[in-house]
Amino acid sequence: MPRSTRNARSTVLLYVRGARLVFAHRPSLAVVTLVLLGATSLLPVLQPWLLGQVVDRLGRGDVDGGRAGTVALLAVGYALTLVLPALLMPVRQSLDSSLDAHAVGAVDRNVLDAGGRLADLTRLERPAFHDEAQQAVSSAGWVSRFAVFTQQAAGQCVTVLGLLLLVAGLSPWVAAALAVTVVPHLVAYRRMHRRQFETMADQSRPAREMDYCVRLTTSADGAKEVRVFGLGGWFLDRYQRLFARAYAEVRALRLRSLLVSAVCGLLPAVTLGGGFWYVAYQAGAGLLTVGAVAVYVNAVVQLEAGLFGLSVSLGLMFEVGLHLRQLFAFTDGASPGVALPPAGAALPAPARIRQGVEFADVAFAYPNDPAGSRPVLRGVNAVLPAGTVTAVVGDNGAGKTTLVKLLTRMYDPTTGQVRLDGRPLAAYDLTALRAVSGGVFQDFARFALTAGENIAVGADDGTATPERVRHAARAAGADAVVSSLPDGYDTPLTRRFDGGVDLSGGQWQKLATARGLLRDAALVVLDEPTAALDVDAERRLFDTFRALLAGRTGVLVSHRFSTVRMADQILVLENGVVVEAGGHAELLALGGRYATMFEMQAGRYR
Ligand SMILES: Nc1ncnc2c1ncn2[C@@H]1O[C@H](COP(=O)(O)OP(=O)(O)OP(=O)(O)O)[C@@H](O)[C@H]1O
Repeated sequence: MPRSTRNARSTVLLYVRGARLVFAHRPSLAVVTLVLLGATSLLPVLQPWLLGQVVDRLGRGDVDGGRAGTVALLAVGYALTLVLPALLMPVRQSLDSSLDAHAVGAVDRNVLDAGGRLADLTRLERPAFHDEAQQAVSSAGWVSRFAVFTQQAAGQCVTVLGLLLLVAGLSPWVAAALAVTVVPHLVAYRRMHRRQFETMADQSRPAREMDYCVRLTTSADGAKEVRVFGLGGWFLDRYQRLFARAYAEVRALRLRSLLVSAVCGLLPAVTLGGGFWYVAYQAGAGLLTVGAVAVYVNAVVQLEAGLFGLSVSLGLMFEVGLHLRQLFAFTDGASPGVALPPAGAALPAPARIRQGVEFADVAFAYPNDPAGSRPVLRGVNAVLPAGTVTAVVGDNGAGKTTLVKLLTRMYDPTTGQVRLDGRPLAAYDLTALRAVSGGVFQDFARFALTAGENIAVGADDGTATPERVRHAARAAGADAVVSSLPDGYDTPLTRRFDGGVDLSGGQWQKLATARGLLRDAALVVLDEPTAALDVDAERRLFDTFRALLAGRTGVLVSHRFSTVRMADQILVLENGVVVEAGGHAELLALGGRYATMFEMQAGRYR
């Protein structure tokens, strides 16, 4: 198939897919709009035709008897072509906004669904992904206008074609000349819209930075430091510099589009004027009737607006096409970065781990590391026996959280394997594996939901009954936090909405722990679960942890040796390698890295 045919085919398929996306939820609305569109777009064609009929009949003196009745009927028809658009305009506007609202919903659902399919962090932690996401979100605005732009362009096409046919009846040459004048307009608008689209893509990074400046000075994130260090002005300056640079590009684009509109708009206007001279000349020579001149004059007015409107609409449709392509590229590309087992061959996740988890010669480098493929883990070999808790300790940046990320399949190892009950982790069904994993993470989420919901979202399989939520809260020491809230479990935990309250760091951590312990997980990951807890809370959690983790396989990452001590086994990670492994007493007796770290921490309290 030739390339041009392939391109045309893919463009048609793209628009069909766009139409399916935005019309799928309200096909009836689309049909009503289409019928209305057909009726209204033919009115500007009927108008000059009816005028020509009236003028010709009056010129022939058809003013008595039945012929007068026909003239009157034609005149009423003409009047209706003026009145109907005014009557139908509000109906169309209301239908347009309905279509628009449904389209916004459809596009948002598509983006949300794509986000949900990103089952790991491989794409999410790439800076380019955030540019793509920003572009997809701004494309969503354009795509949601797809329905309105499509019907505008279709309506204008019908009107302009009808008017050209009408003019062709008077002079095919004038009609052909008018049709040709649209071409430079279309080409120029197409180029302009492409440029506009590219500018928007280029500006996604500065736009994200500008958005960050605005959010930082107006949101609660970093609010204290922004104020204490007086960073408001600093971020304002930064914003202004970014804005000035972005605006200069937009202004250049706007000036160019002004020039294009002025030049391209002249061409049809000159042709229409020349056409009038020609038609009048023909009428003077007795080759056309006065009615024909009236038809032309009326058609010219409609055509001038129609040709301009059509160029604008087709240009907009072209840009919508670019945005559709961008949006679909983003949503189609939203697939997991980790390897998935072939369909039907995935192993079911075990309800309880039988043998254990093994890290076999695991090495890992972040694919997005700006410093190059620097290995964060280098040949990690370790066994996490089933039904036991393994603690991982080490200096900042040693690779502890990275190890957890591999265990929870946020990434796949660069080389080596993580095995569960002797089988590679990658051979298991990912969703099922996630369903039997739980835990609390270092950067745990603070959902703007109620206290109860903040815990209940830990089990999305319908098992989060109020009793289980309460039980998990008690186990994590979060029950006292909840009972101090004005509406208990129904209290919204956010200052964003009325009636909401915020919690302290430690209180949030208790809630996150309750959430992490809610589901009956086979594998529990606890990444710094006590970092924000007071001594008493830590001790109580320590007491319940053993009971909570009974029968489960746990991994605990912590800098607090008081927490680490409860583990059955401790791994000491240094520069991405396990340098020591054993029980607390055993490692102390060894007198190595663990003993030094423990002594340093314990010594501070003596
Ligand atoms: N998404 C990422 N992309 C690139 N490099 C990363 C990413 N996350 C972490 N790193 C790097 O990997 C190394 C190990 O980080 P990791 O978070 O695993 O350390 P850690 O042992 O958990 O540290 P800490 O005790 O401070 O929490 C660090 O040098 C860090 O800069």
